[in-house]
Amino acid sequence: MILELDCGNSFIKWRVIHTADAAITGGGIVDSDQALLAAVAGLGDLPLVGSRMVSVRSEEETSSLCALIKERFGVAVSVAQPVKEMAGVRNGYEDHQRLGMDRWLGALGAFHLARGACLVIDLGTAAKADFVAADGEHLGGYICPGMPLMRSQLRTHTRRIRYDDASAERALNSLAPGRSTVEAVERGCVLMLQSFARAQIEQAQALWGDDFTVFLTGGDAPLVHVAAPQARIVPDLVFVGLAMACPLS
Ligand SMILES: Nc1ncnc2c1ncn2[C@@H]1O[C@H](COP(=O)(O)OP(=O)(O)OP(=O)(O)O)[C@@H](O)[C@H]1O
Ligand SMILES: CC(C)(CO)[C@@H](O)C(=O)NCCC(=O)O
Ligand SMILES: [K+]
Repeated sequence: MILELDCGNSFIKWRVIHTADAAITGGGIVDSDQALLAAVAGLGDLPLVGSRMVSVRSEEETSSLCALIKERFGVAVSVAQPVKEMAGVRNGYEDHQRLGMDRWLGALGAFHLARGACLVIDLGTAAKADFVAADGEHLGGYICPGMPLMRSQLRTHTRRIRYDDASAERALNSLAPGRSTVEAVERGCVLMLQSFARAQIEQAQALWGDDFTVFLTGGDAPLVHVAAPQARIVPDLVFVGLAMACPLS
């Protein structure tokens, strides 16, 4: 079995897959290294043969988590590294090492699944979009604040915007103009995300006509699906790219 880890800015997504057929045995989302160790240990004694990781965290945080995993589960962790080209995709950044590894792996995974031009919209702590042309050229992309960052900026920099998580969730049962602070903020931020997605799709249409595939991923993908009904929601897109970048066998 293989332990797979996607270390984002706010959360660690993890899963355990069978080595032979990649069938998923367990997985989840946690908010700290310790919670990760506890969650994986909760699956019992696993015959792990290896582990692979993508991280957008600092070198120090990443290597300290690798050391914890080695110590606790006895497997070395293969960490995906930036490259200029892989699996037919060419990194479009001037300095390929600067492109976030979650974006790069999402682009690899998408191009592999689409076998043609594709647009990846990943809605996490940050919202990002990446364009890969039919010949595998990564054209670059966009980075904006995602839902958690938009919300927390409003809460932090205003005095009268305050509400709890439960009412935030309730506020999203509709996108009609808000009649309370929580509705106004939550719905406003969702509309921002949807407009971001629509703008990316318009741009892809200008480049490629109708000949491209849209992928939606990241924790807040479901919030924008109505704005991109043609999109494929692939929650584990980064893991698809991770398996390509770090084959373990
Ligand atoms: N089970 C869940 N646990 C945590 N967040 C969730 C969950 N389901 C949906 N979300 C939403 O997903 C968002 C976080 O997305 P994601 O996990 O993709 O972020 P991240 O990987 O930490 O960020 P980034 O990819 O920008 O580094 C939050 O806004 C949260 O509302
Ligand atoms: C944009 C984030 C924070 C999204 O997780 C990540 O991809 C990252 O740290 N990227 C480095 C900067 C860049 O991609 O240009
Ligand atoms: K991520």
